[in-house]
Amino acid sequence: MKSKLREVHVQDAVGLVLAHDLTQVIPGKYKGPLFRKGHVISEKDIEPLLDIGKAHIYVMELAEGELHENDAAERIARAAAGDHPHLEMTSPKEGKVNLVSSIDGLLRVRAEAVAAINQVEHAVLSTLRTYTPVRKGDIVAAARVVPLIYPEERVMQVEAIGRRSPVVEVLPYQSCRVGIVTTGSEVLHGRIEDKFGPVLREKLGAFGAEVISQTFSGDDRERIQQQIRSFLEQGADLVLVTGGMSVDPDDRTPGAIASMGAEVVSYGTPMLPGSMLMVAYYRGVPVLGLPGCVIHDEYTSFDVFLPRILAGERIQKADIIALGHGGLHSC
Ligand SMILES: Nc1nc2c(c(=O)[nH]1)N[C@H]1C(S)=C(S)[C@@H](COP(=O)(O)OP(=O)(O)OC[C@H]3O[C@@H](n4cnc5c(N)ncnc54)[C@H](O)[C@@H]3O)O[C@H]1N2
Ligand code: MOO
Repeated sequence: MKSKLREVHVQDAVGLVLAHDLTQVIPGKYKGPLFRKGHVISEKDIEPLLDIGKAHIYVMELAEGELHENDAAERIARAAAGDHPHLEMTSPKEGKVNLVSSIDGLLRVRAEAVAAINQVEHAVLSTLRTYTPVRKGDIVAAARVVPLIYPEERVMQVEAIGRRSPVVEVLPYQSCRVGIVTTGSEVLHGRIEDKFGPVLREKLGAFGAEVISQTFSGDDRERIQQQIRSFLEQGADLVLVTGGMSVDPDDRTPGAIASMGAEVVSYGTPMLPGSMLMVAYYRGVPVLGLPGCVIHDEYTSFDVFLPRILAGERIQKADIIALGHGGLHSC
């Protein structure tokens, strides 16, 4: 059976769907729709309808297996959010349901699942880009369907996709204590003022990470390693080693990190700026080598990975490689 138009008495119309806009005229004051096509009639609508002379109205009766756009949108949004604790659903407005973050955190979206959902005919799921840092109250995704009446079977296809893996999540930032080792003899000997410290404190502070302290090592490999180890012994959750990341003979940072036994995920990234970044792990603790560009460029490969590390993700080689496409920001 398909949906059909039916004339019903308003008192019997609660829960049914208006087939067309209903116009209200208040002479000299207002002429416009009192209710729009698609509106689901509720108990409180009966009196206003009688006031505009509508004892009977045309409603759309949903057949078995059909959903109103609002219900379809709600179910698609719920399928995308799964039982994720940090997402809230808005009530439908003009057929659209939003997913809103209830915390400051990092949005993670499975792009393949979003594509699969949008492949279901006339289903719409629109999200922010994956790994966007979001704030409490930000809309991170929106769901709707194209027609007013939608087959439930298609919503069930969307729900099956949602059950396979989380589609949209917001990851909270974990508490993180950070050690900063700043290399460079020119900084150690006071020939120039350190610029890494203030920049890193600001970048880390934005995600609630705490700096244990910053130490200055010069360009000696053993000193660099000693200072990294000292932070690890103090229980650092992340160690950042600044400068000395490129090709000069006194650029010792990559060698120091690698030769202390850390597992190097990558030295170098296909993103500019930040192509000389090193990502390594020492007994599970991330140890990053930060190139000079982090001082002066607002968005580098470090800024891509920092929120992900703080949200508890382990960076893989594939994540580094993926930076190439779209990774040319400035050089
Ligand atoms: N021939 C090549 N040259 C460069 C390459 C390359 O691959 N081949 N890479 C370039 C890229 S990319 C970057 S980024 C820069 C910087 O790399 P480094 O991390 O090795 O930076 P440094 O040489 O240590 O310093 C560069 C510059 O910044 C000053 N500096 C360093 N630390 C501090 C600090 N804590 N506070 C203030 N200023 C600092 C340092 O004195 C130098 O002037 O290399 C490109 N070149
Ligand atoms: O790391 Mo440089 O790291 O691209 O400006």
